Amino acid sequence: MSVEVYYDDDADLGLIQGRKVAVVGYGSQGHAHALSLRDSGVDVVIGLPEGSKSRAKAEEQGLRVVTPAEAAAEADVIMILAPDTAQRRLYAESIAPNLAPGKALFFGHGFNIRYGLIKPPAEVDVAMVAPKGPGHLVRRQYADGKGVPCLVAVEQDASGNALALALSYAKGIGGTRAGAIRTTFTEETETDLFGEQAVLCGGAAALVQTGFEVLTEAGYAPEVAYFECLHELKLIVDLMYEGGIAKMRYSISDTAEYGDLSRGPRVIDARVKEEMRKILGEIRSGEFAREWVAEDEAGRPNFSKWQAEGAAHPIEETGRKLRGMMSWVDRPITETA
Ligand SMILES: NC(=O)C1=CN([C@@H]2O[C@H](COP(=O)(O)OP(=O)(O)OC[C@H]3O[C@@H](n4cnc5c(N)ncnc54)[C@H](OP(=O)(O)O)[C@@H]3O)[C@@H](O)[C@H]2O)C=CC1
Ligand SMILES: CC[C@](O)(C(C)=O)C(=O)O
Ligand SMILES: [Mg+2]
Ligand SMILES: [Mg+2]
Repeated sequence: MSVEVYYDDDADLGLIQGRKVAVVGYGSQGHAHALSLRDSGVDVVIGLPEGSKSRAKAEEQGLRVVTPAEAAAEADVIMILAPDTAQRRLYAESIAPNLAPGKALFFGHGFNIRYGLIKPPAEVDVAMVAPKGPGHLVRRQYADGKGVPCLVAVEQDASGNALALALSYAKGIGGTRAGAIRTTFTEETETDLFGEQAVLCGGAAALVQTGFEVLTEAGYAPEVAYFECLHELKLIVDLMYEGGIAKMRYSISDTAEYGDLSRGPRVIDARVKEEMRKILGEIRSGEFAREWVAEDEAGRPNFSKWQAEGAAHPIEETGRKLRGMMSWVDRPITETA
């Protein structure tokens, strides 16, 4: 493998234990970082605006909560885990006035730095620790003595020690137990956006919904269609996760494997690949970022409409009924927040 991967032995937890860390935002990633850093012996303060819904949760979980500006003022390391669209204003109003030489500004995703929405002063370290998984899984893995692999990147190394500090932070949230891979803000941002749009979220959700629609529109029972197009996807993805596509193909029947090999490329064909290339182009040119920032500033009209349409899709109602019959679906990964 050509990438640099760092493990627990490559990281000095003492570095982050010697700093005060402000975790700004207490959602999916924020709660996971803050609780795991605290459990790793790090002095953590949470930054949340007055009136934030997340304040009560952080306080219930034993954390001290102040405003983002107060947190940034008292901390040496400021990890920004607010929504990407909120970060530019948050930075300008609350973080930038409280930065000073020797401080470090950390991110869980490179969006705002990659697209120039935040431009930190040269005297601070700018680094990223980006777990490659949802925050609730990051926390659960840490609590189970394991970790979710993460990406680490340094955009600005004012202290000369930014990578060591980022690795120390990654160790504090369990990331170096699994492995921390060195990357850049650009690579993390562009690949993360592409993955979530074309494959993991956008691609997978559209594939599942479309398969469900084709079966139900042809008269098959929604319950049966749900099992075939959504429920069993986890079982198939678990096999891929354990041993790649090869292990999945080893485990399924010959009939399924022949169908996979002969029909899969007809579903995901050259047109789909060309569309994926276009999506990547929009990410690299900044077109997607400009569109998303403008959508957010306009009050998210399309986002809200598409969200509502997704929630009203018949597959959701069928799924709610069927999951009630599945006693083993009893530990949702969102239970840590
Ligand atoms: N979700 C994930 O698993 C992953 C996320 N990331 C990145 O992590 C970052 C955080 O994302 P995610 O955890 O999903 O975010 P969430 O939407 O889950 O949580 C955002 C948190 O920030 C708070 N918040 C909202 N506005 C502000 C503000 N102006 N100032 C301070 N806090 C604010 C919210 O409080 P309130 O309750 O009041 O809304 C909430 O606590 C993003 O950069 C994202 O790209 C990276 C990898 C995976
Ligand atoms: C796949 C979605 C993600 O990129 C993630 C959990 O890694 C996100 O931004 O939430
Ligand atoms: Mg991601
Ligand atoms: Mg993402």
